[in-house]
Amino acid sequence: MFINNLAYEASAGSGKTFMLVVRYLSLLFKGAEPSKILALTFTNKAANEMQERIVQTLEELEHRGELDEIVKVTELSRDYLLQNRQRVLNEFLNSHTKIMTIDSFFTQILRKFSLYASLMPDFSTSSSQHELKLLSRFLKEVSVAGKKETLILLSLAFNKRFTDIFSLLDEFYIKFKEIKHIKFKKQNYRVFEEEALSSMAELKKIISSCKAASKTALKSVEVQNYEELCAKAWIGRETLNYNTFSKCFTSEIDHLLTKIQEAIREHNRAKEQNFFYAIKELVDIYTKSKKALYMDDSELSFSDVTYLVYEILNLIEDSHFLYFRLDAQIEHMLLDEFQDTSILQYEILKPLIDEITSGKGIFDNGSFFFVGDVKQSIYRFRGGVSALFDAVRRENDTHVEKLLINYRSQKEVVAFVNELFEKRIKNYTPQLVREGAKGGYVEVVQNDDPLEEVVIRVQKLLSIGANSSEIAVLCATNSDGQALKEALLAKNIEVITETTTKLINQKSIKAVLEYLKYLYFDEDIYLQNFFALVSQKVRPLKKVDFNEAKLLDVVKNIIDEFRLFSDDFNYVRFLNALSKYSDIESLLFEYERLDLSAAASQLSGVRVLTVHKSKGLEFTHVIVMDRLKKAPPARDAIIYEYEGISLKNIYLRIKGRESIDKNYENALKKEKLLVHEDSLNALYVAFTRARENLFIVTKSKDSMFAILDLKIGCSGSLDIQKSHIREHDFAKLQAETGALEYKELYYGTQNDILALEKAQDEDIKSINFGIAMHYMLEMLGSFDAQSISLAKEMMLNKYGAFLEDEEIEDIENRVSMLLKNKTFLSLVKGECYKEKAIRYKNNLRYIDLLVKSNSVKESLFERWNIIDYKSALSYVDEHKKQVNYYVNAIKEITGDEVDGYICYLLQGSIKIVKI
Ligand SMILES: Nc1ncnc2c1ncn2[C@@H]1O[C@H](COP(=O)(O)OP(=O)(O)OP(=O)(O)O)[C@@H](O)[C@H]1O
Repeated sequence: MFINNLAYEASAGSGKTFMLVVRYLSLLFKGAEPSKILALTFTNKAANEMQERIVQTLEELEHRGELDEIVKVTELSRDYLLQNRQRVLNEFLNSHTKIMTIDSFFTQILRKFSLYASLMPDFSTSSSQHELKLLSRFLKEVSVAGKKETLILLSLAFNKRFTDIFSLLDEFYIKFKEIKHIKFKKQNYRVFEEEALSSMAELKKIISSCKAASKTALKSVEVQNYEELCAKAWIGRETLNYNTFSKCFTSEIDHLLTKIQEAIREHNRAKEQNFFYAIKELVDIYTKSKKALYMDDSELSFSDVTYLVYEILNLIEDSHFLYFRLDAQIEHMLLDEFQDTSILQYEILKPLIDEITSGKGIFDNGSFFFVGDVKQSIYRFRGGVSALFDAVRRENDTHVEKLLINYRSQKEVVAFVNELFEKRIKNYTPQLVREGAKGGYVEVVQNDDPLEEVVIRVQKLLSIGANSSEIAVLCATNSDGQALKEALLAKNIEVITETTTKLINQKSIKAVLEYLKYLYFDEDIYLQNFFALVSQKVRPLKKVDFNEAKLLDVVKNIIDEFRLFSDDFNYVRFLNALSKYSDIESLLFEYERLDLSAAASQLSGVRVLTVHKSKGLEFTHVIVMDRLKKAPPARDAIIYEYEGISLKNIYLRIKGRESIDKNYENALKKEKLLVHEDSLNALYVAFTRARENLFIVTKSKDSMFAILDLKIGCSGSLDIQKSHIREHDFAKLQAETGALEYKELYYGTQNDILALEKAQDEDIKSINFGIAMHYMLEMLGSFDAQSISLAKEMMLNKYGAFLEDEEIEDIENRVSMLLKNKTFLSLVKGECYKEKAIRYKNNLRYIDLLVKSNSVKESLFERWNIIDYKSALSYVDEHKKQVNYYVNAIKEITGDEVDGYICYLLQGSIKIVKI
């Protein structure tokens, strides 16, 4: 049965991602358009894999476990599904799908509404120099604002390096919304220092004049300054009536102790207030520098994007309006790894989720689905708060289902994980073993040289027939991974790491890039490289004029001409990514920044990755390696105290503060628990990646596994099935079913609704033309000639790649003519709303231009003009009907007088028709 509002809260390997794919495919089979399904993941890798999993599942549907599940969810027959899968696959491959990371989704929103943030829509979101530029900008701004002193004092007073302060500023910037309600006051903390020292002096007097005072007692009250006082071992005691002072004890002594403690507590609080006050002042400057950077250089980080989207949402009086304009197309939302969503991200998504789950209006058939596992929440440090899962479920009244069977791992692995974590993780439900998974092997081995041990284990696995690509070694840090890589390479074992998995480092993609370099730079070396990479004989290549040809077409021609495609999914990724680059220069000079990873099926070698990066992945053999160096102590300067999902308070970490400040002590306890939970969760993630065999290499001291109390030993038998072919041996399948065909994706999004209206009848070219013209009209700052050039530029940024030069010129002419048309200018006098979304009789429609006319001031009623732009005189009757519909809608909504006009922007003239 299909449940509209559903979540799966389930353990690792129980099939959450599987169910996400089942859900996606069920939607497709039930007739949902791919472009109306928004599937959000956390990493590009996950988004790409999901895309590929959907294709693979459809290709192999009759052999896949997903088929039975889709039958259950859709209540459609197996036969129906199998008969329709090719159609569904074709539709999917030729649609503008919305499977992406949450960051990309927000970036899309921001591009669309960039003007609200005074940004150009073509901003970029990654640059290797970003941090450095920001730092220098910030220092300049600090100096201009006269806050250099603050920065230096902060650094000195709190013994923090400047880089620490810089990252604190970023932390505050990201959490600005959560922190907003906490107020800070500048305070003089010296008075408390004096109070504490004066009570101390009295205490010293009493002890010094006590004849029975021991040497220790006298030494214990020896204090030169405030810092020494705070460092005294007795400072946190409830009473001084203990060994050291007992012989001299009077109630006055404890009275003084209380006074000293109070003074120190207040001193800490005042110091904390000052610290946060200064930080907040600097955060304002930091925010300003960030803004300056993205205005001047159009460069943003993902946290800037999230921040701005949130700001824009609050700026626009009708945030629903924003979502509608953006996503009239989104009817179904699917979220992966929900436990890692940050509160701010959720706040942004919430209006959309609300619309979908309310089942009202256009979302009659909408659905909401999310999966997650709170035990795998390891991004708390980034603002992920695992309690959000529960809160969202409650807020949206989502039906939650559990998945109890582990489909990933063999019995030994499941049993080991159950036993280890059942006692340690709250509400842990032991997983059941899937039918037939009777084998598996788990070994915990101790060696104080983990590198050596891991290399031995890898060699052993290879020697008994394991395929190197099925082995993964999970490490604590990137630098441990680097060390291991070198150790494995030294033994001639091929290794795959983050860098080797980058899309642009794949041989097939490198080849295309070399070809393009040859075309652009005209150097022979690139020609040689190209042929070497595609293993073909060198021959002359045709030249291309990039003023004439579009980048995407050139690349597609290369792939076609040299028959490069076959089954290489990397090309699909690369072609998709190309849409980001407006021309050959921007590609050749910026591709290094392309942060996409290669398709997993195209890589070979032992995988070395961090535990954090292993989330969501699975490998046949997993070796988890202990950290090579001792873990640095958790010394975050700030302690964030949450209650559920709301930030209750923040504290400055001060040594020993917990002994005299109850609130701080509680916050610290909570924090320690969370840190412990994070470490446990990370290990849970690591151990649950293994399908067949799991090895844990632990040190005897300073081990990251210490919290688990692991027993050295093994269980099960190490048995490698030599021909371990993955269920989806893609290459083989491609050979059987024919190569996957890549078709150009349709990139227009802004006005897809326009396209949909007549998609069947009009050819794609005129749709593109119409969409681009509408976009330019929408981007006009005001209806005068000065606005034309900026609007044109924005239109070119977005649609330039799809338009011929004559079409661009034609659009510009038509818009210029319109802005000279007297009738039009008289109609737009008043308050103008462009691309106004209206919901009427359960339909969502966009009005190109809605004008609240200012010509009838004295009347009781307002007067509205509706203007609908068209680029051709075809379908006149339908256009009239459409505008009539708008007129009735606005009349009914406002109760005012409404006139409707169709504005035909034709090639040589403007024609305005009143309805
Ligand atoms: N119902 C099922 N029938 C057959 N195979 C399944 C089923 N559910 C999951 N699997 C397989 O089990 C493995 C683990 O599933 P999946 O990756 O979806 O788990 P998960 O819950 O998302 O795990 P994690 O939380 O670790 O990301 C995959 O190889 C998947 O294909």
